[in-house]
Amino acid sequence: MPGVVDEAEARRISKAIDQELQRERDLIKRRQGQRKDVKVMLLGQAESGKSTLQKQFQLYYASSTIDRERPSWRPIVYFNVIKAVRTVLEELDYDFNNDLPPTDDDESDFLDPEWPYEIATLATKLLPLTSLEDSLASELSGGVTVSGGRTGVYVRAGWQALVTPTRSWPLSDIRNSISSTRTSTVANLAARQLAETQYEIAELWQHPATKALLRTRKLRLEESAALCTLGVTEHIFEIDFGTAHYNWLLYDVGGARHAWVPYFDDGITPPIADNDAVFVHFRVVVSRAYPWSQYLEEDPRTNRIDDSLQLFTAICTNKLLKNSTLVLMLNKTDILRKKLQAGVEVKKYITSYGERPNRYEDVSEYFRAHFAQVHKRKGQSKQQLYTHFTSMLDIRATQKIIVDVNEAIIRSYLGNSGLA
Ligand SMILES: Nc1nc2c(ncn2[C@@H]2O[C@H](COP(=O)(O)OP(=O)(O)OP(=O)(O)O)[C@@H](O)[C@H]2O)c(=O)[nH]1
Ligand SMILES: [Mg+2]
Repeated sequence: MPGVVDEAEARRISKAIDQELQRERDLIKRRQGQRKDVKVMLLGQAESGKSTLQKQFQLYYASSTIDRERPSWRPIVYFNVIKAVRTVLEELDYDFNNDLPPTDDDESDFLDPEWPYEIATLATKLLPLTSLEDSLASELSGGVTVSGGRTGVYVRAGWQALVTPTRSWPLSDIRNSISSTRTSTVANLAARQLAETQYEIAELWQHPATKALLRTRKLRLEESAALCTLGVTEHIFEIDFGTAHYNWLLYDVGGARHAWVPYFDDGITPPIADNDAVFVHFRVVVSRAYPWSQYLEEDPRTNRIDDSLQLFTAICTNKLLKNSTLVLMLNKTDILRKKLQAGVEVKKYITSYGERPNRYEDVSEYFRAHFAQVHKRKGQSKQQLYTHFTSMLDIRATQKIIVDVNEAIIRSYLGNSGLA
């Protein structure tokens, strides 16, 4: 009869659908079951390159996700340019007001009496741009105020959603109070101001006073560009080594180290299990403490190696990390090389460096030996240590290290868990 449901047929179809669904569920379960979780934490000094390494991971293992994120980085680039412009103007103003000679080089630069006037004129023209720095920073930070004033932008988990309102980003701690419309308004304003002041920015950059400033301080602007991670962000990659499949859970921990050293008790830092790996990042740059303006009198006590070794000791002795693989990344070697080439003398900052040659090979060996000694003395018996000197700007070299290190982590993982 037409219109009458053949009950037997309906039951058969329904059963077939159920079976199909069950098959899919089983398949997913089996796949998940085959993938073992490996947790990898990125710890270390603030500004040492942890998030940059995370990006390199992403680029290597999941490059399509990078493309999706690309537009969200635009405001960060704006911010860094604006901050650099403001920093140069502020430093020049400080020098002019304190009647400092622009150079201590052999080169016979002299303070041109026109310079303060020229720079002040540029500063006025650039004011609509530089005045956007704080609001842009605040928007990018999701309203988090940065302690100690303008140190940089904090990247919270989910910040991309703040600057790209049309896309939802899969993280929950985004401050809903921030209006995304206003965010994009500030970013758009910054884009427009950058376009309008491009010639003034170029003029400032090429001005002999700026050149003298950068040369005298033997410093590089990118060292002052700060973009700190706040809290912990989690990134998951599926990594296959031969027939073994892993979920690689990468945790990028913000530089606020007292949050995780020594107890990991902040409730947000992921628990570390045996065999998990920890990348420990340091910058091997020798320099005086921030901010630039305080560089004028040299203070050998503020070098960062003591600080770094203390931090490394805390990690080596941490009970929770007793069975972890430690990967020590001594990063920013490109800056170290440039500084040495520019004639910066290590012994001025690290008294115990003594009369060793001021060459990259000797300096890096000096650092390596100090860290190795800490690990030898304080490291726990099952804690493996791999040490790498890195420049994260060298993508190919960094990715080779990532692959090598990951294989080593997997080997120790298999070894320790008796699965080899
Ligand atoms: N020249 C140079 N710059 C680097 C290198 N690695 C990272 N950077 C830059 O240094 C800055 C800080 O790097 P991040 O990766 O944000 O540092 P972080 O360790 O995540 O910092 P926090 O989130 O504050 O803990 C960024 O501007 C990077 O582009 C490197 O090897 N060489
Ligand atoms: Mg970071």
